[in-house]
Amino acid sequence: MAAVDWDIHEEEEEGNRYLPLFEAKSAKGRIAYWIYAVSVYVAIALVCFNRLIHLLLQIVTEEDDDDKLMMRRRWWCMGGLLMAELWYSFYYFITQILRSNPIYYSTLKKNLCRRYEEEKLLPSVDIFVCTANDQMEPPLMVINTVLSLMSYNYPSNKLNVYLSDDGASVFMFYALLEASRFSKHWLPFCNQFNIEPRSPSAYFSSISQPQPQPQPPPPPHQHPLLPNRCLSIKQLYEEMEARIEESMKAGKISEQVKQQHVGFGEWDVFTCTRKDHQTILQILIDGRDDDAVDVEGRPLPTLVYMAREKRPQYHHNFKAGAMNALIRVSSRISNSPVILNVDCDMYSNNSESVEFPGLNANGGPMYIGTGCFHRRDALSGLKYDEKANKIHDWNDHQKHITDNGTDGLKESARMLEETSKILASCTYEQDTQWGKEMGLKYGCPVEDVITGLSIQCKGWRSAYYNPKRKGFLGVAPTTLLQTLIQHKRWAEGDFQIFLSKHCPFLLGHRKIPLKLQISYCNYLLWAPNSLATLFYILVPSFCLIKGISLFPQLSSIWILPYAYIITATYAFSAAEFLYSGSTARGWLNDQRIWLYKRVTSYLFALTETILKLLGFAKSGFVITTKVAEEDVSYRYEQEMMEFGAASPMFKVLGTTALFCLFSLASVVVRSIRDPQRAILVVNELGSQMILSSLVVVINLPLYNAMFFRKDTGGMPFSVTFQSLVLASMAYLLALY
Ligand SMILES: O=c1ccn([C@@H]2O[C@H](COP(=O)(O)OP(=O)(O)O[C@H]3O[C@H](CO)[C@@H](O)[C@H](O)[C@H]3O)[C@@H](O)[C@H]2O)c(=O)[nH]1
Ligand SMILES: [Mn+2]
Repeated sequence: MAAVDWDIHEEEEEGNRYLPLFEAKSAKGRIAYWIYAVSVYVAIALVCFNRLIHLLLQIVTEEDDDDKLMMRRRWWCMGGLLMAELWYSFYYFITQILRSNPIYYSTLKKNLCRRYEEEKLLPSVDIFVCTANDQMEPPLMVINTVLSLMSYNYPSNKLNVYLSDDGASVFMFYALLEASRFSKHWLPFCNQFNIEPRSPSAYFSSISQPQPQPQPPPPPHQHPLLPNRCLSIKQLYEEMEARIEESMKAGKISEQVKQQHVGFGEWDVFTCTRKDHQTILQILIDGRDDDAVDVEGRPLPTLVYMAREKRPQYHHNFKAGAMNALIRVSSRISNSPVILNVDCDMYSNNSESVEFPGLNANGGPMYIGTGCFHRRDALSGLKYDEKANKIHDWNDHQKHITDNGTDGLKESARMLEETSKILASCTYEQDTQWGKEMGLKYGCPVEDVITGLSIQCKGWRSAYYNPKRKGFLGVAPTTLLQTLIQHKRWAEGDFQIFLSKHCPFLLGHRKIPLKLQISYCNYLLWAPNSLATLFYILVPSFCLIKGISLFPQLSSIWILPYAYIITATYAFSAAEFLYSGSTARGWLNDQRIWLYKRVTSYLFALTETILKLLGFAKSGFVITTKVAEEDVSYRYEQEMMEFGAASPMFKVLGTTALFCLFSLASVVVRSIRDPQRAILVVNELGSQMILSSLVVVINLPLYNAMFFRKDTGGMPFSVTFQSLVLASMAYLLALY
């Protein structure tokens, strides 16, 4: 989330209509935080100052010939370290701007009820779920997300859920069809018993958690019918689950099932493959239809399946392309003024959070692609216009839809499908502003961030709302490699934005506050961070082998700022981590991943961005797997790192880790051999040895994975071997 620092006020007019819908509060303990931040800054300044003095002094002192080469090397290494230190102090400054004044929002639901006394005045919401691959994103997970969204505690006839399937998978379609039927039971169940969360699988696993006591009495507020109804609905769910899994296992949809819906016919077309197919658009539940009701006769939300047209000769622009097709198709079908966008793994965990569409809120958090509410106008690329946005009737938007039918007759769902399909075709966007000025932007691996920035530059504001009961829960990568690849995509996209004309300082100049422009850079500059970190790790190790000292002696007072920075920042981050409910081991792993990301993801992102700029590489989007093998999940639960893949990223990690180990070992061995000089060496090179030891400690699981682990999560032999060869070569090179 980016910093939010604008004034918050909302007019009170026309009695209840403009009562505020939310409150904003600044975080507590600001002063203590600032004391900490400034003290670290002073220490960083001292470090840089000390280094600068050293560099200058060395220029004026003459050395004899023997030492000359050594001293020259030392000077250059020190100069590099100074650059890295300056970079980090700059980056630290950006981070402090970002963290300068966190604001927490809370919603005032009572006012919402008063403002919209009549339900029919509430805005309707279009919910977009994106999926792209039925193997990495299992249909069952996707429909759980869909069901959780359909069962929001909001008038059902005001909800429209769209699933975009870039994988054009018949199994996904089948699962959604099953979900549409199951929702007739699930929605009334959620309503009657007011359960949370409303993703069936998350709910069932939450109630089947082993109870601490043998037979706990039911909570007093629990409905007496709940246990029975729960059993029967769980059975329904499990039957559905079995049917879906069976069909996936069989690899085809049975004839009997195919007869249940005309939509299956779309997959019978000869050329229908994942990358080459016509638009498939099926309205599975038509909210306008009086017969679309649940088992208790209440209306159901509209539910639509869409696989936009794909042809090999047209670039599909990944998720941004899918979102833009959804924006257009939904404008024809429901045209709600508010849009909620979630990834297919992000189920709604809080059925009330839909009541806060972040409408008039302010500030600057970024659009992060999932769990974000938008005004349709903002997402479509319109500028914010105060007059036009004093909304008095949210339902104005939809008037043209109801007027669509000829002679006031409602268009049938089939007709609507046919007329909307064209909006999702490959050619629709040709010679239009879609992907540029309209909708989500194309050509960037983080379409969300770049789109969000341009929305803010058009005068819209955003707010971050983090209720006690989390609004959405999703699947984070469970293996190290997936995390690294995901971060590479993000770092690459972010840095690409920084280097483009969408750089916040250019695009945002005079449009968004300077503070917000700077805050964006905290993310956009991830990639170049890699250079400073790599330098700081490799060069001191290299000099350790050579016996060149780069830091103040251990007995010098100048060592104190270094010691302070390390202890203060580590203590702060550990405290922050533990406070947010994680374990110490989790924190340690996080420090490791911090380093690994910088040495691999960011480095790869940096190189790829440069290659792309030079025209040697193209944008891609590697989807994150949302499923894990059983043993992988088990190791994840145990907080064990997962290596088990022959990735170039691991070779880089392995090589740097081994190189640091070799260099540390070499000084230790040298000191043991020559005990008389040992004290001298330790005083001279002590801080460097501490730095190397830190790196070695951080890398312990890596050595373990390379040489000791026997399970499939260990490092593949080929990676270990190549890293050994490379690190030894580097070591020998440093020696001579
Ligand atoms: O061609 C594609 C590729 C991806 N997706 C969907 O995009 C979403 C995000 O993909 P995922 O692999 O889960 O990536 P993450 O890194 O977890 O996603 C984050 O980062 C992305 C930008 O890099 C944003 O698009 C996402 O919304 C944001 O949650 C998923 O629902 C995918 O199904 C598509 O619809 N079409
Ligand atoms: Mn994801």
